Amino acid sequence: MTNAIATVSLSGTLEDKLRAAAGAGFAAVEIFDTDFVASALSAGQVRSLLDELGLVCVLYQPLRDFEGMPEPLRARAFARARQKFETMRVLGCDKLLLCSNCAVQASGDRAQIVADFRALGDLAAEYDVTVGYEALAWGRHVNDHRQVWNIVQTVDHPNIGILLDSFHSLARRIPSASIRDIDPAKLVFVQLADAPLLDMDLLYWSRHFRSLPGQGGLDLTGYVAEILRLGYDGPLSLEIFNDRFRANAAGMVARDGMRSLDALRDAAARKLGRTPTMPARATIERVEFVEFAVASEDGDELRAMLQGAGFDRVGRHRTKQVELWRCGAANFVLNSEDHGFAASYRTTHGTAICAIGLVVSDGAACMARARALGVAEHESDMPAMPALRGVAGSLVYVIDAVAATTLWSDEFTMEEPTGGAAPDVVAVDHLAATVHHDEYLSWQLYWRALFDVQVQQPQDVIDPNGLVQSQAIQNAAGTFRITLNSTDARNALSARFLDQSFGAGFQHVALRVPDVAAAAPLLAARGLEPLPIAANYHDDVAARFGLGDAEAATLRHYGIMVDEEGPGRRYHQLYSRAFRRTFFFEFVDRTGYDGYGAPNATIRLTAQNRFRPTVVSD
Ligand SMILES: O=C(O)c1ccc(O)c(O)c1
Ligand SMILES: [Mg+2]
Repeated sequence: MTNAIATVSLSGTLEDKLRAAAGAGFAAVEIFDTDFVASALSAGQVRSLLDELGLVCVLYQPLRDFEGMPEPLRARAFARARQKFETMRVLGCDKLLLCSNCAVQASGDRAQIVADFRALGDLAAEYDVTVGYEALAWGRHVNDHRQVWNIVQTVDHPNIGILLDSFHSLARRIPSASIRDIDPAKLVFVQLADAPLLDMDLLYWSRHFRSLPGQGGLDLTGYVAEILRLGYDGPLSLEIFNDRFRANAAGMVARDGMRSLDALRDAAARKLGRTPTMPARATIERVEFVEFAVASEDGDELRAMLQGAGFDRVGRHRTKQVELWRCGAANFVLNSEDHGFAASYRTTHGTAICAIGLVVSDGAACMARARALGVAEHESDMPAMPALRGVAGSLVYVIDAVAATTLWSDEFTMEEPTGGAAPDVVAVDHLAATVHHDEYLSWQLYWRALFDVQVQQPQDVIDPNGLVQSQAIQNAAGTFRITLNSTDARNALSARFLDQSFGAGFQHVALRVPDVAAAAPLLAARGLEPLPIAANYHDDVAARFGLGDAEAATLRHYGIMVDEEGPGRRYHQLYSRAFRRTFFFEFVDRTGYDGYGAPNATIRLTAQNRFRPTVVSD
């Protein structure tokens, strides 16, 4: 049972692709025909490189527009097949992918298709090659793996079998249970790709939006479970046509590819009731703390902002330059140490959120799963709290539910809060991270592979200066929520955040209160600087949601935004101004509401945009 990856999934030259695959631990690759044809390396040189890298080419792909062709195209198709077999002999590859014909000249005549495959099988036998027939979802006459299976049975040739590709099957919503009809001895190869659930032309969807398993919305677990149930023990191979991956570092995609396959095998084994290959995805109970790396010159300003946001200092670390600030259930750790992780994070990013602490139900199991998935561990100097590398080099501290009970009293000298009345923060509602466009899918995989979380439908958010994509990830209980945001619009606020803080990271922390309208006057009394929201917005929502006069006046007065998912299912949001244009806070309440106020995001971004410094452009 090997993991494999197709060269088309990775950026660069054929050589770059092979090196990236080997570097990520793959021992098997598919070579994509165009990658080879365009390469300056001869088949012999590619073979030497494969050997040097410890790789085997387990599939050559694809041979196109073959079956059902009229002469003289039929003769040429056979000549092409023979030429590919010659190449494969040198590459040491014994499986060829043939995808269903898309050509206008192709005949759907079944007798001719069967005859062509029998003749191709005889030719393949001369080269000891097995041909896997794949139904492209947009094939002219054959576009469903059930049709392919039917043809393969009729052809009944030892060198002709079926090749399954999850994208083609799942994009057409073909039930995965249909895989049970396939004879595993005839299942030549399996290609896997996920994709976001988009309603678009199949070819365009496939060529641009495929993603790694665990980055999209297709049921790969169900698909692979059916394949493994058959007894298939050949490679599971990633064939990902994706615009971002074509531009991304090949090493990152290859490493993520390995992670996605390992996580998928584990999920499929669990679905089949077989022995899992690693501990289960970790259950996150809550965000226990958010840690800020604080530059000494920023300390007073940050403390004043926290005071305004309802926080009080409640502890000082016994030995370190670290303070604990608290508002209800939310803990903020202010780290001003000169050495250690926070200090080095601060050197790169300035005053910023450098870590989060998550309480998980089983800390040791979570760390073991991270290890199995190749997630880097950070050498923590706190044995009770190991850490994983997280978004953009920030850390995720993994706190076992048992250790969490004495976390603060062990390390901190506690003191009484002195700041007066504060809102009743019941939880860190969510964290919003801004990530580089290149890494957007990578961070989705990270959260989904490690933790027991689900995704919501991706959102497009309109910033006044460009489109921002946003993906919410949350646990079933709603006690852990994070949004990942990315853009390739250079002037959008999130792009400017990346510049401003020299890299991706958490940009805002949302704090949940029972009632934002009740929290607002307390925050005002403490001096919170709210983000001013346009009067036009409040005119609109008063009408849209049928707000009473008093309610509308309160929202308007405090700059509170509102959204509704259905009658009585409300969400309120109150934003602070940003600290040095890098991070900000939000107070929210939820009544039967599961989203993140997406319709308000444009209003908020436009409001924040009013505060951006004037840039003199040439
Ligand atoms: O988009 C294509 O042409 C194409 C080619 C080969 C495949 O295996 C595939 O799934 C798609
Ligand atoms: Mg394919």
